[in-house]
Amino acid sequence: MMTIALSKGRIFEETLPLLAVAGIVPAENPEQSRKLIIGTNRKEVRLVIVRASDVPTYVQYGAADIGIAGKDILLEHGGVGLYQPLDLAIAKCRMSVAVPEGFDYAAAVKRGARLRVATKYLNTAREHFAAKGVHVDLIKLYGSMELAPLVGLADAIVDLVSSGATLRANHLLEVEEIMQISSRLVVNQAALKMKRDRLQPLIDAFAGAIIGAISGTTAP
Ligand SMILES: Nc1ncnc2c1ncn2[C@@H]1O[C@H](COP(=O)(O)OP(=O)(O)OP(=O)(O)O)[C@@H](O)[C@H]1O
Ligand SMILES: O=P(O)(O)OC[C@H]1O[C@H](OP(=O)(O)OP(=O)(O)O)[C@H](O)[C@@H]1O
Repeated sequence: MMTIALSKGRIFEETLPLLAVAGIVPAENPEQSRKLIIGTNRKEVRLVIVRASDVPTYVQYGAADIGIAGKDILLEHGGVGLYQPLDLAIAKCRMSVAVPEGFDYAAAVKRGARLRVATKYLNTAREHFAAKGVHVDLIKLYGSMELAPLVGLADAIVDLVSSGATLRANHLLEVEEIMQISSRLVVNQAALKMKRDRLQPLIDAFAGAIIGAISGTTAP
């Protein structure tokens, strides 16, 4: 049996074309099913549906052989026990610092102010501000970071931005890009040794799908 850990939503949707290139078609869509283990057209391949933040943990401990997780999530997890052979170039966005309109972030940094920053991404935020020499108190949140500055919980946030629509809707401005984000294939290091005959063809098919996508010959 080969077990693939995926989160529902954008990762699942954007992984479907890659799975198709590998000849794998899920039996159900997790959006329409409450099932957490989903079979596929190949009896030896199954999907487990977990929170995006939990994908690296399932793969690290071998509960899944392989999974797909955002760079944002992998940096927080630390990558222990994971082999990361491929950047899949899906679920692309960026991680940025944002502040309320009217807050002069550059001036606050220049005068050495201590900033309260709300984020789900403590490790990445800590490293970013340490490298810039900005003093911060980090406040851990699990979602809807955009709310924090609006109600006085924080001066700034570190969050993911794609179209910028969420920031605009909440009168926030992106003031600093920390890094570009995309999702990666993660493989349990022990499973790669024990099940290489089954895992390598899947890794190769995903790699081919990315090259095909870049050259315009294959989905996605
Ligand atoms: N607006 C976006 N556009 C493109 N990619 C995104 C966007 N937001 C998040 N991502 C990427 O997709 C991944 C999965 O996002 P998703 O919203 O499904 O999970 P989440 O809600 O962030 O995580 P969890 O459910 O564990 O709290 C993120 O880890 C990130 O890499
Ligand atoms: O720049 P935009 O295109 O508006 O995208 C940015 C939003 O996308 C993500 O949230 P998501 O839609 O995944 O919601 P959730 O993670 O809070 O469930 C992220 O946390 C931002 O809030």
